[in-house]
Amino acid sequence: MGLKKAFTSSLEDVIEKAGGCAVVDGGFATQLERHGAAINDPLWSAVCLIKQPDLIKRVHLDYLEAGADILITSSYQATIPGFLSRGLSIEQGELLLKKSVKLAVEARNSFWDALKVTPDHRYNRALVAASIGSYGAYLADGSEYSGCYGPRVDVDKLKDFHRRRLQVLVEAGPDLLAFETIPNKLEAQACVELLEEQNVQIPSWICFSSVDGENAPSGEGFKECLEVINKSNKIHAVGINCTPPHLIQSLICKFKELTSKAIIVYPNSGEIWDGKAKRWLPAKCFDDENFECFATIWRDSGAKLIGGCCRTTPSTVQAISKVLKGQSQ
Ligand SMILES: C[S+](C)CC[C@H](N)C(=O)O
Ligand SMILES: N[C@@H](CCS)C(=O)O
Ligand SMILES: [Zn+2]
Repeated sequence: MGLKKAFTSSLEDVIEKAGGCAVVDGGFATQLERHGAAINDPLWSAVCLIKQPDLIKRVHLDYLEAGADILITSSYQATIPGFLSRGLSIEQGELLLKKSVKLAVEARNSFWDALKVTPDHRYNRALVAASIGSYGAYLADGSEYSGCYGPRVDVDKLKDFHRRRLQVLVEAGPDLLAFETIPNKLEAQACVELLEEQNVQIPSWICFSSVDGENAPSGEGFKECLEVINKSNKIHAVGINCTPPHLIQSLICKFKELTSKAIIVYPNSGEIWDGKAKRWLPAKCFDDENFECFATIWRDSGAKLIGGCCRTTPSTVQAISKVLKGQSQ
């Protein structure tokens, strides 16, 4: 095992310290945009790794102040092929991936250190989860919400896509790995196989998107999607992200039947991403009050990790934290 870091803490510890249900942060890209970042770009929020790293740290601090127990890094759409197509070298791309973890760790550490002068604070020391967006996120065509990767994409292609980024992110030393917005069974299988192949020791979660509240976006049932995940001891939590809030409760109930792993949910605001126009289409939008009410229901239905995804903000996370921890921070 070697020397244990003074702060080594598992996902399970954080859930326990948070009182049984930990708070994940909220829409990362959304908060970047609220600070003025322009992310209409094939790299989406990851463009700020190149242009505005200080803003990334600011967003992480916003979510820590709001009460997040877990920060998700800025690497959702950061990939080596994506950086190469911007004219950067492999080495520069790898440095940017490492920087995504470093920025979140620095934000977490400085926030935690600053709390030393107020010993009666109610914050937990947050964990940093390195975001690994789906292949569909990299394609930047909205296919993380359709699961349609075409007939030429097989499990080996997906593993090849994910391999180097995974290795670099693991080397950067996050507390967790967050596979996000996975739209089909094939990609879940690729992620699980890679974690085994690389013998990754950092605990992971895998989150699917869903558009109908029943199945993965590909149309595959979650029963078959979860089969491969359930067999892996590298995956510590499984759930749903970037999906409208009104679909979440029944998905939690479904997942409860299908897995004994911790269930994680971090829905979006209910708006729908138009992958072609690259904008959010107004739909039934859920505000912080809805989230406060939903979060209690989701916790009571069995979720152990709750947060927000796209178009949610620090005030959403503050509302979730307040209701789950019975306090105002
Ligand atoms: C989570 S979606 C809104 C991220 C952006 C998408 N992959 C795109 O580039 O169109
Ligand atoms: N972690 C990403 C998820 C996009 S679906 C973000 O919050 O920007
Ligand atoms: Zn999202």
